[in-house]
Amino acid sequence: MTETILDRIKAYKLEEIAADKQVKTLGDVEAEARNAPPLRQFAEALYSEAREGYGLIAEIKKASPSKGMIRPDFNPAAHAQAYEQGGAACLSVLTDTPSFQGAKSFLVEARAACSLPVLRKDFMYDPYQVIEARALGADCILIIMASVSNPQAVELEETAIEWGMDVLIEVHDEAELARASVLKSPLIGINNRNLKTFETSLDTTRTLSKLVPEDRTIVCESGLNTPKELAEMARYGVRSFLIGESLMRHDDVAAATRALLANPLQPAGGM
Ligand SMILES: O=P(O)(O)OC[C@@H](O)[C@@H](O)c1c[nH]c2ccccc12
Repeated sequence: MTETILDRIKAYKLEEIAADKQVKTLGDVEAEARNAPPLRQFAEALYSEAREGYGLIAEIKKASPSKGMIRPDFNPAAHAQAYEQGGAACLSVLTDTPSFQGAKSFLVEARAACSLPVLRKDFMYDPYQVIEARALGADCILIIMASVSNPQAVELEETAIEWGMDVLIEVHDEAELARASVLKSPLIGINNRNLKTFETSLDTTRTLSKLVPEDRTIVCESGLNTPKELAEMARYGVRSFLIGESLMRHDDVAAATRALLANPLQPAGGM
C-alpha cells in the first residue's frame, strides 16, 4: 500500500503526542482544561448566522503543504479581529506545525483577541489532544474520518462532549460519510480537497451534500473563493463554509470577509 500524506502526518503526530505527554501528563492537561476560558457556543454561532446569511468558519492559516507560505506577515490576533469585523461566525486555527506552520499559541492569541468561538484545526488521534484543545481555549475539535478508525472517532467525540466542546466531522467520500453518520455531532464537514492530489473540486460537495441526513448541518470546506461559489453551494442547501487561503491572501482580511458574505442567497424555505 502506498503511503499517503495522512499516513505521514499520523506518524509524526503520534511521536509528538508521546513527547508532549512526557512534558505534561494527562492530569496536568485536565487541570489546565478545567481552568480554561469559558466555552463559546460554536455550533450555535454557526446556525444563527447561516439562518439568514452564511455561517463562516474563517481559518487562520499561515501556510499549507500544497501552497507553501500563504501569509508572510502572519499575526493571529490581528487576523482574528479582522475576521470578526468582517462577519465570520467562528474561527478555525491551525495548530499543526510540520505541515501548516501552525502553533498551539496561535489559537490562544487568536481567541483572546476576539469573541468568536474557535475550532482547533489539527489531526486528532488521542483524547489527550482533545483535552489539550480545551486547555488552549478551543470550543470545537475536528475529527477527520479519513485518518481515524470508527472506535477512535467515537472516543474522540465522547471526550469532546464530556468537555462541552462541539465536533466537526470531516468527510471526503460516501464511505466516510456513512461512517460519520453513526457519530452524534450534527456538524458534517465536506472537504473538497482530494488528499492524494491536493486539488479541490466543489463537485465533492455537489455529490455528497445530497446524501447527508436532513438533521445534520453541512460545512463546505476548502477551495472556496467567490460569492458566486458560495451562492451555488447554497442552492444545494449548504449555508456554512470553512475558508482559509482565499481570505488570508488579502491585505485587508476584514474587507475581503465582508465582501464574501455581503449578498447571501436567500434561503428558500426558511432553512
Ligand atoms: O484554505 P482553504 O482552501 O479555504 O481550506 C480551508 C480548510 O478547509 C482546510 O485548511 C482544511 C480542511 N480540512 C483540513 C484538515 C487538516 C488541515 C487543513 C484542512
